[in-house]
Amino acid sequence: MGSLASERTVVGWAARDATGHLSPYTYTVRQTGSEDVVVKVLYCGICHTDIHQAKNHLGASKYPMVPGHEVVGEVVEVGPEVTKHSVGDVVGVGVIVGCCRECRPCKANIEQYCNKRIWSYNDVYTDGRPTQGGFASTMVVDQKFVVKIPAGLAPEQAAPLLCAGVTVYSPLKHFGLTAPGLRGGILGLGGVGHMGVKVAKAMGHHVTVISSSSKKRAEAMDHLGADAYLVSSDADAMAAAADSLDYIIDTVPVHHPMEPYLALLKLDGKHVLLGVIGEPLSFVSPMVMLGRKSITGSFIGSVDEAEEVLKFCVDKGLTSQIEVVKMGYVNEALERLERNDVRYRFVVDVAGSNIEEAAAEAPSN
Ligand SMILES: NC(=O)C1=CN([C@@H]2O[C@H](COP(=O)(O)OP(=O)(O)OC[C@H]3O[C@@H](n4cnc5c(N)ncnc54)[C@H](OP(=O)(O)O)[C@@H]3O)[C@@H](O)[C@H]2O)C=CC1
Ligand SMILES: O=C/C=C/c1ccc(O)c(O)c1
Ligand SMILES: [Zn+2]
Ligand SMILES: [Zn+2]
Repeated sequence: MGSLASERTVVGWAARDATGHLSPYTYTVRQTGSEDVVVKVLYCGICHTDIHQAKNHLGASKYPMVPGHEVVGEVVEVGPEVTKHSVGDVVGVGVIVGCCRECRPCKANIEQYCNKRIWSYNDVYTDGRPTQGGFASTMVVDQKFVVKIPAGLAPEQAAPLLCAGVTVYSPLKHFGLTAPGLRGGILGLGGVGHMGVKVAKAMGHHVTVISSSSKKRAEAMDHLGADAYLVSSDADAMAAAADSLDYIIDTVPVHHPMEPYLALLKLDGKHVLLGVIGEPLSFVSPMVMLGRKSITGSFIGSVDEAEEVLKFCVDKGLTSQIEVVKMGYVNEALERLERNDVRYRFVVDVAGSNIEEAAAEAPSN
């Protein structure tokens, strides 16, 4: 361990099949390349995408799979050409760990849209090895995809910003939805949605949460600072809110009708799809024509935007609302996330879970 010449043994928690159940898994990662940063994982958030991937909702999952893409860790080694980071830095890693660097998105520093992007897990790295994510003792990551966690943010608080936070920040910026006074809707108040409320409020927007139940009403209004709360099955309240929103950030992770939400948008309103849904969504064309509305989507954010959202949160005093758990609780946490029972993001205390020692004592896999 620790030598530039030797392979590095890592313990992670992997899904072995589409049950999505995670258990300890020992594997090796590449030698530290010249531009690689070796990250000792401290914390890793649990995103709903981890469920989609671990349970093969998209039909492309490969096992064993160590999920986790909201990673905060400490730099323990750097390759000789690394200039961005030093040993001891607290850093973050998100969804993407590689790109071609030559295509239009790469040249425009929106490398998340590179068609040759390499995902932080359930993908294959340039050396032919499977990529494995942050529910693990260590990750080796090219410096380009490693961001510094600014002073003033606790590492466990920073973890959800690396996916949930940047995923809402990026479309608000890209679609010109940052001006104070805009009226925004956040559809689905989970990990991504709660960051949507916080970021949009910090931009000075009037924020309406649109939820499947009234269970989160008090928390949304009193703790997250939402201005209004709609239950999507309340037809009268939905009708009263028609034609009132400049945008909707849609984080629902399952198939849902579009028309009740399109009706909430004003002229030129934008419906931004963020949820990963493998079935066709539908609407009739007048729903968008008679109001020049747009239905669009957005995928995480760039490395630059990840750095920006981290700074934005420090500057605005924003934190994520998290429940910190140990790795031994990860399967319960995944089940609770799937049944919509978390306020609002689980973060696994990886370093505090002694996963290497626990795996050494367990029967080998
Ligand atoms: N585009 C991108 O780059 C990214 C996409 N994602 C995707 O966004 C989606 C949301 O992720 P995340 O916020 O982590 O997920 P969460 O599970 O934390 O939140 C989803 C929310 O959607 C609402 N919801 C409505 N119906 C359901 C249902 N049947 N099951 C579960 N939730 C439901 C719930 O809010 P309520 O109780 O208010 O109804 C729930 O809290 C996922 O599909 C994820 O893969 C995530 C990150 C980045
Ligand atoms: O959570 C981050 C990843 C989101 C994501 C978006 C689209 C897609 O096809 C995925 O597999 C994941
Ligand atoms: Zn995510
Ligand atoms: Zn590219």
